Amino acid sequence: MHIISPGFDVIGLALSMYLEISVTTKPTDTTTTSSSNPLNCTITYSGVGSDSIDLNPANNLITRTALYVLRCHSQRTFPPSTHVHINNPIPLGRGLGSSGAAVVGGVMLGNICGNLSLPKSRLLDFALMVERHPDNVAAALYGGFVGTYLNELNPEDMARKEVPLAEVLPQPAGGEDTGLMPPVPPNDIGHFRRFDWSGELKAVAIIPDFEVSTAKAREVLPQSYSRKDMIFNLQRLALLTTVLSDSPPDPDLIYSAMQDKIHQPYRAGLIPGLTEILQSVTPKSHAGLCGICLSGAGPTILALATANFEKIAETIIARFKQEGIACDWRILEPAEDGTTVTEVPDS
Ligand SMILES: Nc1ncnc2c1ncn2[C@@H]1O[C@H](COP(=O)(O)OP(=O)(O)O)[C@@H](O)[C@H]1O
Ligand SMILES: N[C@@H](CCOP(=O)(O)O)C(=O)O
Repeated sequence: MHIISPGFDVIGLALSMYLEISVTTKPTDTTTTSSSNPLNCTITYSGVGSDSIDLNPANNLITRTALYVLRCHSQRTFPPSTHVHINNPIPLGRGLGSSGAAVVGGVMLGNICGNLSLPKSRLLDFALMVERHPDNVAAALYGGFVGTYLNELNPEDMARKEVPLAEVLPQPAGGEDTGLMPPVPPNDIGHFRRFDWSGELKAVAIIPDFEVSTAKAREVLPQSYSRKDMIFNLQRLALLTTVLSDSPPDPDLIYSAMQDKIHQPYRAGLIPGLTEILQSVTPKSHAGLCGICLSGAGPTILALATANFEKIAETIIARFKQEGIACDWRILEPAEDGTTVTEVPDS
């Protein structure tokens, strides 16, 4: 997925990179016993970041989120002999929403393993308890280009705006079950609407080979903003939600509606070359370019364009190279379907 400035924490775009989770409850490993595997779950993983993803189901973000959903429904473990295979092509810590996708995948996994039949609207509540960025999770769950908001929180919930997983799913070291009931999400925490997306616009993602953790990229943001900067963003955001559906797209209008003053300038210190890239790659310098922004919390750059995708990517890659940073790049399209479930009958 990802986010389009100036819609920080508000608008999200699901893009065509798909986290796949396969689950079977058939015995796949005869050496797995309930005593060595108290959560009844084994994980295998393929894709990016396989050296860093924790395959202990008590720690892995996907299975831990699934356990949160299960425990809120009085199911302490996965069904016997659950095997979860994760195939993840979404680079980690690059602002492409790997954690949002993992959390949404986790709530769906809990829904299926527990036979809970929760609707997506309720799964959104659970996902927002773990990752409180509605732009990310609503786009991953529902697909497409979405606008979102969270309910106003009471003072107690406000104090825990970034709800750590440890609080949502209490768990001592070692993963043994405390028997504690985690906090069940209130109903309808988040709200969203889908906007139309111009058929001509594609997203060129330029992905630097270093990570910026979302938590770190939020720590550098100020606690409050000037009225001038807030009005600057709100004025552009109001137009942006509509101009991205125009056919044909208007490059100058999109480019100016994608300017931001509330997150990108502050994150520039974490991403060498960011300010210059955002200022120098324009519809005038690159025909076909319509807009450019940080993807999520970065460091990925997202260029929205109708043509010249390779040329645009080459320019940005060359600028990062001057900073000693190598990049990968992809042409992505909106993913309209959101999270889907396919049942494969026993063979
Ligand atoms: N498929 C996955 N399985 C397990 N954990 C994941 C997965 N994808 C992401 N994560 C966790 O999320 C972290 C990245 O989250 P974050 O810093 O928010 O960056 P991003 O911009 O990629 O969402 C990873 O380091 C990992 O701990
Ligand atoms: N709106 C959030 C989005 C974070 O997304 P991620 O993919 O970087 O985790 C923000 O900009 O902090």
